[in-house]
Amino acid sequence: MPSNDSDSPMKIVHGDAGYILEDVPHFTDYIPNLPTYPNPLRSNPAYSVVKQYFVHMDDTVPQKVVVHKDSPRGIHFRRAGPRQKVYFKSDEVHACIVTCGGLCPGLNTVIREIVCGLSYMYGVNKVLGIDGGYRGFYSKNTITLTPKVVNDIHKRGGTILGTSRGGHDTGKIVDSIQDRGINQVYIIGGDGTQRGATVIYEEVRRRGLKVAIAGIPKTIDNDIPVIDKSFGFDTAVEEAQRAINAAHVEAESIENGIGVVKLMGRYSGFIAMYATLASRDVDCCLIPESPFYLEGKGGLFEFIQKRLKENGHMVIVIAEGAGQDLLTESMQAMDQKDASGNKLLQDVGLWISHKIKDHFARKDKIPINLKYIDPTYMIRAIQSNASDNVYCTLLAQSAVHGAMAGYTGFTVGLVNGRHTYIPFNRINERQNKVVITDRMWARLLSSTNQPSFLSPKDLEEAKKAEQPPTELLEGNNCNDVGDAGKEEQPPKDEQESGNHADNGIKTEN
Ligand SMILES: Nc1ncnc2c1ncn2[C@@H]1O[C@H](COP(=O)(O)OP(=O)(O)O)[C@@H](O)[C@H]1O
Ligand SMILES: O=P(O)(O)OC[C@H]1O[C@](O)(COP(=O)(O)O)[C@@H](O)[C@@H]1O
Ligand SMILES: [Mg+2]
Repeated sequence: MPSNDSDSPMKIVHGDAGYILEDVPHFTDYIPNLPTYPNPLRSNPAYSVVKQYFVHMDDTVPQKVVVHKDSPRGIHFRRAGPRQKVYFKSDEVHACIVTCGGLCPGLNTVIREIVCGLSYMYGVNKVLGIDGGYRGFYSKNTITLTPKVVNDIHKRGGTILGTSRGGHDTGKIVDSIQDRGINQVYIIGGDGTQRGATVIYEEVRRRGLKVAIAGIPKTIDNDIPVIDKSFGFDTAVEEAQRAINAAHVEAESIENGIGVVKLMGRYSGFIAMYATLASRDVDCCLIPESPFYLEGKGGLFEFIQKRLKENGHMVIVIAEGAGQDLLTESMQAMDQKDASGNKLLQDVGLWISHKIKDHFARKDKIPINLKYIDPTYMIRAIQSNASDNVYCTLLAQSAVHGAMAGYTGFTVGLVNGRHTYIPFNRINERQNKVVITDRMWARLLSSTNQPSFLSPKDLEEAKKAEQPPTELLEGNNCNDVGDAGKEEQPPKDEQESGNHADNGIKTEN
């Protein structure tokens, strides 16, 4: 059972055969005798024809879908979607939306769909935009949001509301919510933002306010746990292909050409891993989770030399958080943080490019031609692609349904292809990382045919530090053609640890 040191204990319901529901808070947990109203969707012609449109209140979604015949049913989350009864009258709702942290493709789509969802599904017309992240609650004017105002914002990158790091003053934020009479708060942001949303929810609850706090997880890094993937990630992987392609064209057009592409990923290398797997032009992918070394036998320089001899060119993709220990060793140690407390990284792309150039400039080495491409902010600033747009729409609508139904203190998220309400504590308890002892990283290594750069000692440490399997793609739910229809026979140690992470992309079912 997850530990929980926050002020509000997690609601956990136990059922038969090891069934566990990690439930989300509801107004009725702390406000007695609240009136309810029939969901206005009942009389909405678009929905009234849909069979079983309302989600059954006992519907839950399992976190693990790969099970053995005698394994316990495990953790479940409440299924997202409209409920028969709502806890707000349409004209009573005063909603606000805030975006925090770094940019990510799809932010504007989520904003748009919250505004349109509230208006078209629930007849809510009072929606405010908070300007410039959390600090905007108390230091800036608000922006009125209507379906007309947000009509074509999904065609733009960034966020029309602005964003920021730092500036989270819980007391001032909740005062502002209370003073403005806001009763639904939609908070779009990454791990830091969701931690901020947790303390806002706790303060709102302490004050006994009927204010729904709903989180929509955002991060291009895809480092939010539990959920299948975060919005904008697909777009980022797709856009990264352009940079990788350019690096490949440059590299193969010149003798001993090397293209180096840096991609985002402060603590986790998901974008680099997926962009590499998608591209097929990448010879080597370096991520924060997998240590590597430059000199000597089995090191990066030796591999580059070998690949250049074989192919005459090569492409290296490096995630921005990779090799930070090597940088700190060779450059002056820098321990700076941004306003939110995130570690500020040194430019590993530039550093590794210099290192490679210096190495191959030595007398006995082959002359190389290296081109370094840093598309990181260009990738982050684009509009979301079609599949992310659909995903953003469903996330936004789930958040609206949840808040209208009286749920609070929740994050919406896709779990095994189903939309769910996840308690904040679960989202905040750890960061999602590529597990290098998983099958997915092994697939990458066999696709690029690069060395793992791991010493037996590194491997031992990686195994010890092993996290719960990455949710992005597990077992039977993946559209991994190679495994389709095969009965899985995990190695003995996996059978014992119950670790069946597979990391194929999940399909909506
Ligand atoms: N532990 C925390 N408690 C309260 N607010 C936090 C916490 N961590 C981060 N925040 C706030 O969340 C916002 C976004 O955090 P940041 O880490 O910059 O981005 P992201 O949410 O994308 O991870 C910032 O305004 C920051 O002050
Ligand atoms: O926006 P900044 O301050 O330049 O920070 C860049 C960082 O933001 C990210 O794009 C996303 O991080 P968050 O999701 O935490 O905002 C990281 O990949 C990158 O390291
Ligand atoms: Mg973050």
